[in-house]
Amino acid sequence: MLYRYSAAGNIIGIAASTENRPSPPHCPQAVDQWVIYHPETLNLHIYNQDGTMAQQCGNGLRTLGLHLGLPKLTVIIGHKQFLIVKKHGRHWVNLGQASKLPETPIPVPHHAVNLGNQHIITFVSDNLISDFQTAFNHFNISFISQHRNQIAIRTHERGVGWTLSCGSAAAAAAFVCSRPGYRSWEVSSSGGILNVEQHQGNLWLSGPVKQL
Ligand SMILES: N[C@@H](CCC[C@H](N)C(=O)O)C(=O)O
Repeated sequence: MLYRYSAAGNIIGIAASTENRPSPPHCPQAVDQWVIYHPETLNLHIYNQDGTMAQQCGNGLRTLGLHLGLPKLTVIIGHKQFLIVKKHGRHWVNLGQASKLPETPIPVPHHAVNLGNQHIITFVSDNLISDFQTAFNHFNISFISQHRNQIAIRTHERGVGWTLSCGSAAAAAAFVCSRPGYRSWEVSSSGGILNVEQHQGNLWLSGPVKQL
């Protein structure tokens, strides 16, 4: 069985498979990411729309929490474990600690961030997307503006293109905007608002999800 969800506009397909290396399912309706989970081990494989594998997917992980209907679960992608917990009616995923990556040769100011997958966060206008073309295959690229703990974001996702919402990008943007005293952020994209909280250095993500 295939299931489709909108996680603040990020279209997530979910399927179970007991194969060691499952392929993305054939589905007539488009998805941004497939999350394929092993029902016993909760090992996950995540595929982008273009068939490339992703090292993680914040919106996909919290969607899986809702799909399985469990109050608390730990899932595995590669060698990394992710805790997903239900709190106040919503699933939150612990995306772990972000770290800065070395500067890239991109000719405009930006921050490169590792959060399991790789992000570029920049405060320049998204009109400058062509300056980031060399990074399309490796990075999710987010154009942000910030006021206090509110961040507006537009993300060009690796393996997808412009997206309505990207959970790991929201968390990477919060990491870049991190200041003493700010522990929670509202990150708005055209698909909706995601919430990011920082606890003991770990970035937690939540937001709306509905089944399609
Ligand atoms: N939409 C996702 C990110 C999916 C993976 C990304 N495109 C990549 O290849 O790194 C999210 O919600 O985090």
